[in-house]
Amino acid sequence: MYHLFKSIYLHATSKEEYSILLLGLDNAGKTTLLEQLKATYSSTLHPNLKTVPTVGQNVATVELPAPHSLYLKIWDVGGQHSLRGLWQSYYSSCHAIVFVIDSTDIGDADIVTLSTDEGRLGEEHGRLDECRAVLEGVLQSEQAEGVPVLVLANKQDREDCVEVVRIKEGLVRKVFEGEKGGNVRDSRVLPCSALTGTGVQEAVEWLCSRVKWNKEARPPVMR
Ligand SMILES: Nc1nc2c(ncn2[C@@H]2O[C@H](COP(=O)(O)OP(=O)(O)OP(=O)(O)O)[C@@H](O)[C@H]2O)c(=O)[nH]1
Ligand SMILES: [Mg+2]
Repeated sequence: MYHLFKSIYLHATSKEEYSILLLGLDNAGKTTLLEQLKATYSSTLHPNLKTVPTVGQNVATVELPAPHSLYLKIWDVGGQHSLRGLWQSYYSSCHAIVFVIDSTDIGDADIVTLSTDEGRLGEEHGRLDECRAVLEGVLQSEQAEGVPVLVLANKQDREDCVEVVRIKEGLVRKVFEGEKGGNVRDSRVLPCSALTGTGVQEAVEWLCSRVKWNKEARPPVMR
């Protein structure tokens, strides 16, 4: 009887916890996003927006109120080239991936034209190729198969940013639908500014709905 009551009590008082993995090139804004997320779901914290390049990882757990009533454990890992090999050790235990893109560092020309060979000649296209290759690498990882992927077009507060629709059509759609896009999976592209917080709650809403939807394939941890 004691065990029955204990399990009923635990069931009534515990909440689901889902792990979210923040990936993307160095300088994309992952740590800034983590700081913004911590502050958004805390009544006391102010975001620390003076970040330094991450060597290793940062992790934080945020508690989402009703109607979600769950925890998100958010892993922010370094995006520098030499650190990307560490990403794969996080894949098997994550419930969703957020791929953060610096919308000011993928070319200032028409990104859709840039995806054709003619469009590339003589144009300044920032780190578009690197970003595409890294995103393809994530999608091809077997351990991350089927995990929902949210692509965030970050730094939308800056005047020199490429707008989200162009990032979606010119970069993300091509990667997902290309031969290196892996299997069909749940994905979305959203605009945001990790610095100002714009779009952060919309990103969380999408993540919550998708991790719950995928919970039979990747069950949450009860906490
Ligand atoms: N204007 C603007 N700047 C941003 C935004 N997000 C991040 N930044 C700036 O971009 C720089 C890099 O941000 P980080 O959050 O440290 O980048 P990161 O992705 O964690 O980089 P690594 O740790 O090296 O992988 C910082 O100077 C941030 O202030 C944004 O939404 N808008
Ligand atoms: Mg960082």
